[in-house]
Amino acid sequence: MYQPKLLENIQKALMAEQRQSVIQDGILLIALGITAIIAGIFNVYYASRLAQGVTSDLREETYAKIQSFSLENIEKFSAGSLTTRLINDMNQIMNMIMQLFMQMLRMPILIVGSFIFCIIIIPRFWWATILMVTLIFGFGFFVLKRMNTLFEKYQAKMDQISNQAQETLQGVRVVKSFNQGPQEIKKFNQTSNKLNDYNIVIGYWFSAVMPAFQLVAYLVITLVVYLIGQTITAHPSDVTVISPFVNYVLTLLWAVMIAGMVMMQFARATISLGRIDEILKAEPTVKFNEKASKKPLGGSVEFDHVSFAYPDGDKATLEDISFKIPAGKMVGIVGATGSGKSTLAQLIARLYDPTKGKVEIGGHNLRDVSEESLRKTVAFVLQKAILFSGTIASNLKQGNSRAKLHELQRAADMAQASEFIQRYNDSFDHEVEERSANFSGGQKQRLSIARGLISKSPILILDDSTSALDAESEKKVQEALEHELPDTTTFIIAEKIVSVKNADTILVLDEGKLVAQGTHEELLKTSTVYQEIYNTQRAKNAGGEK
Ligand SMILES: Nc1ncnc2c1ncn2[C@@H]1O[C@H](COP(=O)(O)OP(=O)(O)OP(=O)(O)O)[C@@H](O)[C@H]1O
Repeated sequence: MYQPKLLENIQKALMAEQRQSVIQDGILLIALGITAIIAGIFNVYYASRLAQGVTSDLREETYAKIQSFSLENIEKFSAGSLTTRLINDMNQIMNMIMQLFMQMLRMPILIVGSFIFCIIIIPRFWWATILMVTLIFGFGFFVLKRMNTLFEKYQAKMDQISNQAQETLQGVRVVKSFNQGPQEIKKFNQTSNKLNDYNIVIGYWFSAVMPAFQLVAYLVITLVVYLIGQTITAHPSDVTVISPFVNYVLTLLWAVMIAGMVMMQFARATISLGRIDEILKAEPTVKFNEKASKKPLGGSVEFDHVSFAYPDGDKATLEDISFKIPAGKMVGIVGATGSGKSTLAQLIARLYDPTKGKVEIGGHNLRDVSEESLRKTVAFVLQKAILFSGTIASNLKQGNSRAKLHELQRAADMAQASEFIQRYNDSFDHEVEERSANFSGGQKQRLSIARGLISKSPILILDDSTSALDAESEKKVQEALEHELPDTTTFIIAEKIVSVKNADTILVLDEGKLVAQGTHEELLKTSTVYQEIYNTQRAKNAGGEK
């Protein structure tokens, strides 16, 4: 800040031939320069450490919050948007914090300081300085407001593009096998072009701002130099003023431009902060009672007049369902596709809460239990087998992190997975690649069944989990469940009646209603819906055998 003023002093001292003053101010000038360099290095170092540290804490806190979300919360935000927020928005916030500590303290000092020095150096033309500052600030605020709206639109498009990319990459097999590549590219390009349009408009504004600021500053400089020229005979010492004045005007201009850019960065980051805040403020729609006991709840399951509608669904998916299952029973759930079988199972695992009625496990209303006790009680093998990158063992141990090798082996035996695991040299240490691409559908199902079994939970839900298994393996899995887990309450959701024929009781769902309950033999006599499903499947099988 003080350097141009020192230059002016040196010029004056040179003209007055004051050698001592020239040397003194010269040394001061060099010392100031060196101090600025050292301070600059420390500034960047600490600003980036601080920005990284704060962002990393915030990212971890946000991620932990997402983990506490129910399925409803996640579906509401969408997985793509949550990913963009964790990566893109966090980067914006990190940049903002860096800029805050690198520029935001310095720029106001430079702006106010240069402004004061411009007036001190040549007080006669104070109005020119004020005119320049007014024009620059006025234009700056106008641009900033416009940019803010553009950045909001840009961020929303960014979410959309990330959702699209995620969906297509996750379903890459479908995309390829249905030759959907060109359509997907077209869809992606449309969004990408829109994003590009916003970027171009933002670019136009950026490219207009700099020259406009410079034009104003140079006009003022020209005006002041012209006016000094007009009055130089009356004020001959003004010659030494021109150079520091130009310097201060340029410093002011530079500081305003940097501050403007930082403000734009702030505008972007404020939107990002808002998007992170939305996550942090969102209330998990399924809340557990963490003060309740952490012990397993027991094996009995009761639905008491349970109805359920998905948050975005217009009608109830389950209607007035009531049943009681004592501990240790094997329960089949059958019904046409879309009849609500998976939804019913999700209510047992409390992935959603019923809209009406209550679900009880071991006599405890699920709304009153702790998450730990529920997770210890219910093991859910999902319809779609999902494995995580790591090893076979690391995936199985998600069911029970303390499981020993012999327990892994036993679960793999029961799930009919041992045969293919033993074929690998590294057995349970065999790598699971990203998206478990190195396993077949049947192998993935067997491993996810094994993962469910390892937890030795009192309740096991198999949601259509044997659909990719051949009839022989499916039978063996069922026999193992029956003989080796006699105390476990097992829910088997199946398309094929043959998969649940031996169950102690079968629940028959039709369009969200529980239309019948009983053993296979009882239902064949009493339930027309069951008879229809059974006869259709038998006819299909007979047709297949011919
Ligand atoms: N996350 C969701 N949001 C909105 N509606 C959903 C959601 N999941 C399922 N549904 C709807 O709820 C109904 C029941 O679905 P559910 O998956 O429970 O049926 P299902 O009997 O298990 O079917 P399938 O045998 O085909 O797996 C369907 O009409 C489905 O469209």
